[in-house]
Amino acid sequence: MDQPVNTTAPKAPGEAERVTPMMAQYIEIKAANPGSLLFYRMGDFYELFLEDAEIAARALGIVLTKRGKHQGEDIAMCGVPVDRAEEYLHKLIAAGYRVAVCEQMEPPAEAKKRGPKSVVKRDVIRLVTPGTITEDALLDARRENVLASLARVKGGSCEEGDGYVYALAFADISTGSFRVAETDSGRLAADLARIEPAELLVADAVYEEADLRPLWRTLPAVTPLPRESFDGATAGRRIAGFFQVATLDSFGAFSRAELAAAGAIVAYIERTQLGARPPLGRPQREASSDAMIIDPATRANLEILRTTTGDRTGSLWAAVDRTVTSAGARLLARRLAEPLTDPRRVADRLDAVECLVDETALRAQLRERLAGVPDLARALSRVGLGRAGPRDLSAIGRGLREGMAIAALIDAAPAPTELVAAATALKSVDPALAATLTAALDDELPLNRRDGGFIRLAYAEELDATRALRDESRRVVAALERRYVEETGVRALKIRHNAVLGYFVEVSQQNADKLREPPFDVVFMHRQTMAGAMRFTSTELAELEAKISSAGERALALEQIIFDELVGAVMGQTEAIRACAEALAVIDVTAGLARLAVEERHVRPDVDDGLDFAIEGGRHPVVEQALRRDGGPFVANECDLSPPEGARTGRIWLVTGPNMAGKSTFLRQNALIAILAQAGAFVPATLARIGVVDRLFSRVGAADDLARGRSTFMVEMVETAAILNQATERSLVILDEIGRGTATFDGLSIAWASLEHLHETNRCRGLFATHFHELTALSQRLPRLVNATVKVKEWEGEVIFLHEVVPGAADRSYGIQVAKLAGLPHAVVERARAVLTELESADRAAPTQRILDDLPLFAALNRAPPPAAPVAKADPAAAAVKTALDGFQPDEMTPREALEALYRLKAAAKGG
Ligand SMILES: Nc1ncnc2c1ncn2[C@@H]1O[C@H](COP(=O)(O)OP(=O)(O)OP(=O)(O)O)[C@@H](O)[C@H]1O
Repeated sequence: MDQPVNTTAPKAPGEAERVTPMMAQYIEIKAANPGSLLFYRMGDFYELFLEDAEIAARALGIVLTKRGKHQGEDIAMCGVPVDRAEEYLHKLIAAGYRVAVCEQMEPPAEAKKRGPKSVVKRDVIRLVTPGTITEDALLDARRENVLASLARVKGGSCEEGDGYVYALAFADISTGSFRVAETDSGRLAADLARIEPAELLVADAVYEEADLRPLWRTLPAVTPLPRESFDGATAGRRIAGFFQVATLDSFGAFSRAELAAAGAIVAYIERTQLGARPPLGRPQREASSDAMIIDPATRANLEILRTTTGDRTGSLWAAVDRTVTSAGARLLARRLAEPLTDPRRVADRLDAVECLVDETALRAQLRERLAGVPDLARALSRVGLGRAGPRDLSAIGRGLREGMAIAALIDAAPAPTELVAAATALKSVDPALAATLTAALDDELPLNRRDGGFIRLAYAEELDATRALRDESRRVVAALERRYVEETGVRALKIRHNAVLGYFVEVSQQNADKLREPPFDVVFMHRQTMAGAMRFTSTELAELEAKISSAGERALALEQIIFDELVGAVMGQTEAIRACAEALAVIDVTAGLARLAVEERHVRPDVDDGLDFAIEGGRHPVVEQALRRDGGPFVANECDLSPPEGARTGRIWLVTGPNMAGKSTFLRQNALIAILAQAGAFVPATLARIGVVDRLFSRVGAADDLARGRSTFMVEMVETAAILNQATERSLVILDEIGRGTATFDGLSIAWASLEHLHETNRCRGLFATHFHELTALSQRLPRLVNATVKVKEWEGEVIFLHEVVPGAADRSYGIQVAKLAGLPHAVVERARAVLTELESADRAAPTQRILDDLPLFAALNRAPPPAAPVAKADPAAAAVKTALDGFQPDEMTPREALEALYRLKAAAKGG
């Protein structure tokens, strides 16, 4: 590394090669923090140098300048003012960078004492990474900010898949939540999509794994760490150390992988926070079956937390969010992201919502109180990390006070378990803490503790006296002046102040002698003689001066001491305060969902262990609200996928209907109703009975995944394969137009075979929308397949969408009418009509030019015979098939007759 230059050396290097001591310090600190941009504190700025400066200037759109030379090259530099640093940090973190914040560890005067060339001591006090931010300015109030880690260990209890056991640990440092769960290679993507980490930690080797690389690209930030960070053997000790306990026994049993994952999080927090310990809760273990499994594609398709374009507006979350606190909004998002699978827990949540639906006055009172509740969890986290300001302490005080008032409201009502538990948590904090915080902290508060002036008058006597001295310095000096005038009889005596002498007594030359004679010569000491005036000081004045000048500093210091005491008092009740914050969020979510239910006429769903799925008067929560804004009514629809009489497993509805009729809306609304119900919310329907859904699958629409090098059709098939391989009897499968992305026959065949597989093998509940009307014939053979169609009316060549789902099958797609509605040029629409008429009549009149679209079944058979055993020459079944075939007149047949003929063929082939 470059050394500071020795300026006394006989042959000093030229300017070009000089490395200033400051630069040497910079380079050393930078080298110790690889992978981060270095914010190097210089006075009122954080400066960035060299490559960092170029990166930051580009990312932040700030000016890049030069500052001297390093090894002959200009040193690129840019800077951000300290008081606006958060704003810039936010941009850099959002752009995926990490930042090491390097502070001056001593005042410059201190450095000067060591010699004129000494550099101020500096050190990195914090690494800011996407998963470890805690400042409000850097965080989205309504979103959790999750730091996750993925551990992988060989073997273990779950030997399926690739022979590894995976575990995820995930913590939100800004609120203190900390959870761990085992997972496996098959559901890893679904779990990550549920957790939505802002940053994921993985071991180097796992990071390099070719199979997993595509998964990393779906995450905002992935940080590879050396293997030691995931060392299972030392993890237990590390976690115990973090939580300052001797053993983890009281934390419950964790698997090796879970320990490794949790250990890695703890190690990373310690590394990035450099010793500061955020008030994390103890890791809570989750069973993998606790939540409905929803894979990333399904989440995206159903637009649960955000739309496909990434916006919150238009998502299910936005449509059902009536919370009034950011903690409530975060909890609601979490609940929607992981609907429960235990009907009892669902019922507990629903009981609470129902109570607040009925108790209108209580709901209103709670919501009014909650609106004034600050973000307790995030304030608490900053307190724990030593980053709190007076406003954070005050927020905690206010939150606790409101919490007690809210608990009293609940106690006075006939509340169900979940609300009673929340009220109990609210009362678990010592009320003296809230009282102390209120008594200590002023109403108007500065942002930083260093600014002072936040402790209320009459809270601390010594502080009051000190402040009085500081503020009343003039009055005190004036009083002394009056006394000196009286005592000496010199009416022109003045006490003045200047920067050189500080405070002094000034009299005219004529009066000066009086002060130099007894008895005053022992009181006044001569300081300075001026033309016409003489200046003195006195012990009293010097003491007063010392007091006055230090009073400001002392008041500030006293405030810092009180601040630290208050922090200590808060930290003493971390667990209770966090419980209180969680309880407030639960009450907010519950009251919000109750309000939603009332506003939007949602009903309580009946969620049980069965396999029913019966919805009456079902609506799409997002489309319904959007239509209302446009003044249109939403047509409610029923859906019954419950097992039919005598069957053990549920039904599949095959939904046909013209384009734009509302098929996708219908499919999605039923999936969303399942999510809402199991999240513990009322649902947009008049009646809903749902046997818990273990996994929800949805394949809706098609989009390229160019990042992964997959075409539209490939994406469709990968997603369909996942569904056919994983759906169980308990699952709900929503398939919208599969097979659309390829040639008609291939598409139809795939849709056909998939539908059969879902019905026969997966035996799941499902909704299958298609434009392949041929599939409707399958309902004759598949007992649990029900045909449904979305009604339209034709009127003077136009199509009117009724959006009503009724039993039966559609006969045509009205594609051209929809194309016309979409504004296709008139000439194209007319031409299309002509071509369609031509094709339809050609189909009837000229069999050899058969238009394959309408007879895909036969075509599929002709092209690709089923992989049955080759027909032996002497096979009687083959002869029967041939005879039957000879009797067919394909050109005379309707699709329905053709299908029936096909069944006859199959029967003949079987020898039936
Ligand atoms: N139940 C309903 N009540 C009122 N309007 C509805 C309803 N369902 C759908 N719509 C309206 O119809 C539009 C089209 O619906 P949707 O996309 O579900 O049709 P689709 O049948 O899936 O069409 P395509 O086959 O072209 O994909 C929606 O944007 C919505 O505005």
